[in-house]
Amino acid sequence: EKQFPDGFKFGAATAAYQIEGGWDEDGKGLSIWDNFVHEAGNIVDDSTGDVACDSYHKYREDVAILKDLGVDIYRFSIAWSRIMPNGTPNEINQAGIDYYLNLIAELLLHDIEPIVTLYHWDLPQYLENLGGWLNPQIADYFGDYARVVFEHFGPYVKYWITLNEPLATCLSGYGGDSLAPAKGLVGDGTYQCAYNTIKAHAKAYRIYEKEFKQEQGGKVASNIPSPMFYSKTDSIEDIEARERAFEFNVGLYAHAIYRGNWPQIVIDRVANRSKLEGYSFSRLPQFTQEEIDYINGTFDYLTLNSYFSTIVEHTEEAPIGTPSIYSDQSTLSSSDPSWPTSASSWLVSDPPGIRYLLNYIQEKYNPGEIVITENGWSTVPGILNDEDRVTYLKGYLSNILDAVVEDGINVTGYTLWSLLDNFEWSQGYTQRFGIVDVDFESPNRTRTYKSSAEWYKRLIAARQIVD
Ligand SMILES: CCCCCCCCCCCCC/C=C/[C@@H](O)[C@@H](N)CO[C@@H]1O[C@H](CO)[C@@H](O)[C@H](O)[C@H]1O
Repeated sequence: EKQFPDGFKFGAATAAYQIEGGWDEDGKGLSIWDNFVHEAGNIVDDSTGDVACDSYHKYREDVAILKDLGVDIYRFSIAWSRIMPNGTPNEINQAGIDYYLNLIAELLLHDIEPIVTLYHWDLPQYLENLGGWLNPQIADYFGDYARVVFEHFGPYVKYWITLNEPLATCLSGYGGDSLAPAKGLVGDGTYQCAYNTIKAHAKAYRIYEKEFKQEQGGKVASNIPSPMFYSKTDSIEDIEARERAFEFNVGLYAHAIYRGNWPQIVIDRVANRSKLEGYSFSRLPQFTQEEIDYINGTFDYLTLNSYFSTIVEHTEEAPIGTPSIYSDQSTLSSSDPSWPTSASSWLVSDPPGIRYLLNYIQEKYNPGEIVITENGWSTVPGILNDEDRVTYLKGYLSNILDAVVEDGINVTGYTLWSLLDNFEWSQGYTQRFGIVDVDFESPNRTRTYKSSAEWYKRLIAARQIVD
């Protein structure tokens, strides 16, 4: 049987808003998610993350579970407004700092390495009032936040992720309305947000590089979510459509960091359509040469979230009308009917896709090292015997193993999404991603292993795919 290499690290992932609760405790400031969930109609089951898994109080129990599973790494995020209530450095909340110091100490005590995300979608509301990710100064605010994080936690953390899935923030939060702050600015907002998130990431990277790296020796990367994109046919049109889909969804956030500037196809198409729409400038902000040089190369590794595959085909150019990133992109996406479906409309299982994708990403960005920071499966609530999740994970991990052993891709770690059932954003508690069930009806938020947790524990112990 093929073995995962000795240095390969297994783990699990979570995010602050989805598990912590304690939304207004001990001096924490409000985030855009605290406000979004308290507005009726935004979350399908009208639930909130006010308590969530109560990990703010139960983190020791979470770490005990991680220890029992035998993981090497745990990916979690820091809630910006827990340590800086309004997002600015003029007020530091010591109780928030202590919470994360305690969590990290508990992890290290059990030989579990932290991999820490600075921003997993919970922007301090005060900064949203200033325009959030559309404010050109947000990179400076983020830089100040990053410095506080590196100062306090840097001695204990070697792997940093600046922004989780900027694609989701920009496309669904500013371009669309399914994530906070639900701005719905589909033609302009997505691009301005992308521009600012990239600059914020680069700022944090450069601060670490200049002020902390020598002493702390850690690695910093942004985060890239990507499905495997297949072209529907071998026609030139569909192959080009597949490239466009990749560049408008992945390249928009990765190209400037890994290769310099936006992808050329995005530059050309948005400029062209903007002109036809009557703009005197492109809706895609332009990087100056100085910005390109500052951003290019701001990575020490690559973190990839990947769950599914999609089939892309060319579609007729949309008539000039309301500006939209979807018309700019001009592609259609579909699924293969043979791919098993989950409790989430977008999540289908295509295990070989992850191996193709890893090869594609390696060739395109040559990042040196890749950590898969999210991959997982959703079910409806209450299923402890989650055989479909085991089948999914087995297929994906087996293909990841082949990518490492057969193709020589330097994937050094895997943090499964998710350790616990948790608050699944606008889907509330209707979709469950945990390998550990959480009883959201009980004040104790009782945790119970699902079959997948038992299976993952055996896999980690064996360091090979097990039945
Ligand atoms: C990555 C999407 C590229 C778009 C390509 C077009 C293909 C069309 C299919 C549309 C699917 C869009 C919905 C995608 C959603 C996921 O990427 C997103 N939910 C991932 O978020 C992370 O996953 C966890 C489970 O949803 C979530 O809990 C976690 O917080 C997120 O980091």
